[in-house]
Amino acid sequence: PLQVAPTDDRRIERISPLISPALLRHDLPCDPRVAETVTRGRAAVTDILDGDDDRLLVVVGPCSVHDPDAALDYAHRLAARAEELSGELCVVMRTYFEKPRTTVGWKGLINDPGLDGTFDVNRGLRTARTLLLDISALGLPVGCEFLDPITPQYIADVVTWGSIGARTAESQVHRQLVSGLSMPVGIKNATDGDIRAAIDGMRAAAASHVFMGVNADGLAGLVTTTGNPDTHVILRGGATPNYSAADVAATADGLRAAGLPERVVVDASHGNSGKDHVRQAGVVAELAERIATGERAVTGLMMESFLEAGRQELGPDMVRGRSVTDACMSWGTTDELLGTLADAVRRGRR
Ligand SMILES: C[C@@H](OP(=O)(O)O)C(=O)O
Ligand SMILES: [Mn+2]
Repeated sequence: PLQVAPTDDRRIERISPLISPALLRHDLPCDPRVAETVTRGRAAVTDILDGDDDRLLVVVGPCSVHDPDAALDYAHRLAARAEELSGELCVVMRTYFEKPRTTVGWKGLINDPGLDGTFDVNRGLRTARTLLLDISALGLPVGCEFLDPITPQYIADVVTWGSIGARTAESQVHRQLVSGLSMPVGIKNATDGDIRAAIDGMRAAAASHVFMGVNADGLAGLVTTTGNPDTHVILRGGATPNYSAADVAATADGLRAAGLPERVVVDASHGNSGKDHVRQAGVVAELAERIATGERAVTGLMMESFLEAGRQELGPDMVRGRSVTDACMSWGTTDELLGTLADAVRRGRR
């Protein structure tokens, strides 16, 4: 005879208590100083994307945050440099807490803050929000990739610029999410280099959507969004790089054909440099030269950068300030390239 057992939760081991967004935000509020940084940063990014501000958007920082102290150390250096170059560059620090893995691996500081498979997400959320508040309090805007659809409820009020990664650019869940986010959002092209995913993503995200989510108390809720027009493409390469002047022009053509603003941010890392931090510096230098000689479609750059160059595996004897995911340029190299980019903006203005 057929054994009829319960049909639900056949592969759920357990569901554990999780802090609610309201409680975390009550414990770690967004104070006026932080709110001012976020508001000013979001307006600046939107003005740059709309062509009302001729500065260059530069989203720069580690591929992932695994050590909040080292990330804050980096933020102090970047905040000072960003202030010096604020006439030419609008700098946003990459503070990525959620890592999309091609298969399996460490998924970021929110999912596993102990870097040890203990998955203390309550601690991860608290650590991530604390770091976002501390960096923003320096006057330095922050940017995150959004991956898990309920993460924004915990941190988005402190985020100036968001991104949707190459692996989720085609996901309806993520396009719906963007349509309700309060900040400008960049959408990466697909991992094979297809820019259609990003352009269609912008169009989907610009529309109003109704979908199931969770409210501030963590209860299921029906979310209705207004649509987010503050989006842009991020060219991050694919099987081959896609940052050439021809690629940028083709992307601008695709945007224009879709009735979208022709604004492109180039990610100098990932598929555009083969995740090689030395090649990444070369990509940035080439883009700076093109910006200096009048290429207008490139309104921003993304660079993966940390204190120490390269990458390392997670483990007991890690070097402080070195990425545990994609290879990053060192702070020294980044500091120089920020100066090069500011010079390029000045030259492009003449
Ligand atoms: C996740 C990665 O981006 P992509 O989605 O382009 O691989 C990154 O920005 O670190
Ligand atoms: Mn990366």
